[in-house]
Amino acid sequence: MPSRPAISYRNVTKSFGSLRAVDDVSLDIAAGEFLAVVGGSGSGKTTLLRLANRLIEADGGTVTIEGEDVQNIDPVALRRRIGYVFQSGGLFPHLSVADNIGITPKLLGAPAAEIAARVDELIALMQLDRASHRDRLPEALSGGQRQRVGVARALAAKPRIMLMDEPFGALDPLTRDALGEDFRELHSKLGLTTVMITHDMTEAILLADRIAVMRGGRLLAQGTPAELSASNDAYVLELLRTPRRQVERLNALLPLGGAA
Ligand SMILES: Nc1ncnc2c1ncn2[C@@H]1O[C@H](COP(=O)(O)OP(=O)(O)OP(=O)(O)O)[C@@H](O)[C@H]1O
Repeated sequence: MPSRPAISYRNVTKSFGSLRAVDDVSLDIAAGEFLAVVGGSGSGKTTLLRLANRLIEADGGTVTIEGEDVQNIDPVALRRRIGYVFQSGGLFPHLSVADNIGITPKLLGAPAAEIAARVDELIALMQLDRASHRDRLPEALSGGQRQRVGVARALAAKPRIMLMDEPFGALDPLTRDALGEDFRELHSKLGLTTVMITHDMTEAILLADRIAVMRGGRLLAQGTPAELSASNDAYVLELLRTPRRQVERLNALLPLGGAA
């Protein structure tokens, strides 16, 4: 028997007024899987993600986490089980790096020495520099460093599931590549289940096991990149063609044997 999904959406719907932000979506995310959710602005990606940790409540359908209906889990307890990384990092500006990372264990009542040890462990895991970063405020960090702190904070309560809303979207391409690869490694090492929203199909193909494509609140397609390329949906095919088209344009513009 296949193991139960880490996250399961069954005919899930969410409207804001007359707008159906998520429209009858059914989707399973297997334990240990890395799923990328792609789609245009306003297609319902963030709403879909936040239905899983009850930052948004569904109007219809069921969302389950490790077999449990989220409606039966206290929202605060649920959010401890699920790490959440915001696009902007979402760090508390008045707290140091260490205090940002340690906030959840602190709220859970962990002893100070245990929190300090966990913070140091996460600083090392996210390849931040303990001596120079630990006591800094977020404003004194680069965008990439802030996102590393955001990931560390989301991991502090040792969640098995990570939800990431365009975590690397605002970064320069080199930092973005490095952070994406580092996180993919961490995902495997820690045995996480990850759902990551991205606008970038290249990032989705390079990092994820499977890709879900949203449009107008509907789940248009889901599958591995190879499975998606067999789709008969014109929008899905267009999204998949974009990375290759970019490579072809780059190949035409950059001389062979050059920096590429
Ligand atoms: N709290 C809200 N109140 C009213 N409308 C909302 C609310 N949250 C989202 N929406 C609308 O629901 C639709 C889906 O929004 P959502 O943020 O899920 O899309 P998205 O695919 O994540 O977009 P983006 O890529 O721009 O972040 C949009 O039309 C948005 O304006």
